[in-house]
Amino acid sequence: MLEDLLSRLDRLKEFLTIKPLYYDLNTNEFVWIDTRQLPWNEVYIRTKDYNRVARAIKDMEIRGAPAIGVTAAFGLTLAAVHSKAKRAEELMNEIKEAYGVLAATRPTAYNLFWALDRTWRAAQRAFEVENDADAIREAVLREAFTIYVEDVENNVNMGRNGAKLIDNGDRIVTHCNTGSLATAGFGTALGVIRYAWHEGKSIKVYADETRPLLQGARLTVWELKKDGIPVTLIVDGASGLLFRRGMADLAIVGADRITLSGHVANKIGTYNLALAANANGKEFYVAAPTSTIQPVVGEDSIVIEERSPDEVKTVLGRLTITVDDVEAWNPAFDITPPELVSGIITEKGVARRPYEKTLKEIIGLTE
Ligand SMILES: CSC[C@H]1O[C@H](OP(=O)(O)O)[C@H](O)[C@@H]1O
Repeated sequence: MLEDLLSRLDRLKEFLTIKPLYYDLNTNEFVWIDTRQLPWNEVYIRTKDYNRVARAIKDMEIRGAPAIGVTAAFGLTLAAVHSKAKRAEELMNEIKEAYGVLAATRPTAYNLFWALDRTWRAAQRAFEVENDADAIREAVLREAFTIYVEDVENNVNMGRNGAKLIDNGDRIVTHCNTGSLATAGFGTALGVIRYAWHEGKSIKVYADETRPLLQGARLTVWELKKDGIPVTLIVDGASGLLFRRGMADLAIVGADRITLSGHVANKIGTYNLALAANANGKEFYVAAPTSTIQPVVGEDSIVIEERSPDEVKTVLGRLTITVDDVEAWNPAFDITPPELVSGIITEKGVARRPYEKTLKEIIGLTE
């Protein structure tokens, strides 16, 4: 049933140096690396319970927009495959319940809703055509596995498209983690950097530590060191000086949601990095699969997740760094306006301003 997808995945294995998550077809379990324990411990967790998958997204064991989407699709798969329902309608009700649980995990990454909708539609098609519970189970598994394989394929194509924008000797600033650990494998912005490196371009990376959860210090540095790519860790506030002193040539970041007008939601601190790059005449690129693009204009549809103030008041919950009774505000994302975005790198090509025209062309939305 999945032989074609397994063969496509096998052709990608050179790019899957880090396998952050996967579906175990022998045990019908979903398996993932707990990114909260990196870089100290590489711990894989496996489950048959979609509620456990939802908790992994909410608690950021699994994080990164494309990874969240793929994970949610496999969450629906677990609900379908392990359901005891015999009647198709009963099974559809159980899948719908799982959809609601997974959709409520985190509000910003568009990939989550895109993947849930796509997988739900596959279940609906099987329900309407075959009205058979096992056919629905097979359809859901196949759709989730397709989303998984496509994500890796898209990342490699995005890497190829974006690497054309990188010159030999470039010094690249990046924010948060956009590598294998944020996707089904290879990465988005880090995939572009990986691809340029493997093409033989001599580059170096400045990785923003990315307060408060330090995805840059913990995950991006760990990934780049594993690949042997030169990386220097900086605090988030250092990128302005880096650009002003001429020590960096461009910035490449990921995205959690992009609208057709080119408004980009990404990890908090991204807007500041965009301002620093633009203020010093340097390019600021965003790399994301088209599954991150929400087909609406403007920024009103973008919900910025606000997480616990404790994440700001501590270092990873271990060391309190401020006065106990101080208020803290912890938006997990910010929004970069299109006028600061030099280009949006996708698996289908690089979109330039005016984004409402070029992004519609890239996602196949005709006027
Ligand atoms: C490949 S996009 C990853 C994207 O997701 C991150 O957010 P989080 O770690 O909270 O899931 C960050 O915004 C990255 O750019």
